[in-house]
Amino acid sequence: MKIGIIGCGNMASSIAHSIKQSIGAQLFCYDIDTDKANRFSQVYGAIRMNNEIETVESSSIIIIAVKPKDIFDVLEKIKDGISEKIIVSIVAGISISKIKEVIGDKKIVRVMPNINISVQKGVMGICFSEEVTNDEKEKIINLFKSMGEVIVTYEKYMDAITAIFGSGPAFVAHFIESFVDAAVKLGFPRQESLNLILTLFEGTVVNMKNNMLTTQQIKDMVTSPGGTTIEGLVEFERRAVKGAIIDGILKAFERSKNIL
Ligand SMILES: NC(=O)C1=CN([C@@H]2O[C@H](COP(=O)(O)OP(=O)(O)OC[C@H]3O[C@@H](n4cnc5c(N)ncnc54)[C@H](OP(=O)(O)O)[C@@H]3O)[C@@H](O)[C@H]2O)C=CC1
Ligand SMILES: O=C(O)[C@@H]1CCC=N1
Repeated sequence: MKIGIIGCGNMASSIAHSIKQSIGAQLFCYDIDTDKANRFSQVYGAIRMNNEIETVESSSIIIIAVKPKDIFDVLEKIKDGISEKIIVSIVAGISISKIKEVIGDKKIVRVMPNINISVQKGVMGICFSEEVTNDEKEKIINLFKSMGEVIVTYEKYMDAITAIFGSGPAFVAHFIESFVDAAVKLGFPRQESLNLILTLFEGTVVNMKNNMLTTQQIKDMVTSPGGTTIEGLVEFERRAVKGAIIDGILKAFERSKNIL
């Protein structure tokens, strides 16, 4: 499989890392910043191309991993070389119909991954334009399945997937940071606290998954009547922490709907 990547930033690196670990496809890459493209090429064994169109010509699947403001520029440059190739956009908030406005009725896949694909623990939404055949869909789904869990979905759900799973790692990191700050406030060193708190999060997740526990069951098991945990939970409720988190995710959802 020959995969071209246009834009060699954070997400492209996560994707390339995952592909290298799992299916080992031949990668071709291009970034407007030559130093970045060179580094990417060295780290992931990708062949560096001189421009967007060369990248398209060398590949059968082309992943566009530039910021939303840059995608239309890229599409303009590649539109004449696409033919039957598959264009995969991971760009937040840009619909298949917007992409078609520039390149026409081509084979287009929209994927919303998250950075956890670099450790094969991503959760990603995928939807297809009607030009993509069933065999091609299967190929793309298998490619992304090597990076984590795939939700094959309708495009109308992509903004929600962006807000929950695309942005999710940053939100989770924010919660972890709150625990670390609390530990530092209570006199523990930051780095040691971070490592232990990561085990706290991981342990809770593994416990819930392995024992099929709901959030309520975990809370019931931990919260002794009149004990310490209820004091913390009551304070979280008083400060509407859950409402603030939900509102934060809804803000991300609104932004995904109106990114440009
Ligand atoms: N980061 C994340 O967790 C996620 C991001 N996404 C989406 O992925 C896309 C990429 O995000 P991310 O990797 O974080 O962004 P980055 O800014 O890290 O990477 C984008 C790269 O593309 C380069 N670029 C800009 N224009 C062109 C061009 N015409 N041709 C080639 N390269 C170009 C940029 O260069 P320069 O910086 O010089 O402009 C930059 O190096 C975004 O659209 C985002 O919505 C989706 C899911 C999760
Ligand atoms: O913040 C962003 O816009 C991108 C999309 C999802 C995660 N990062």
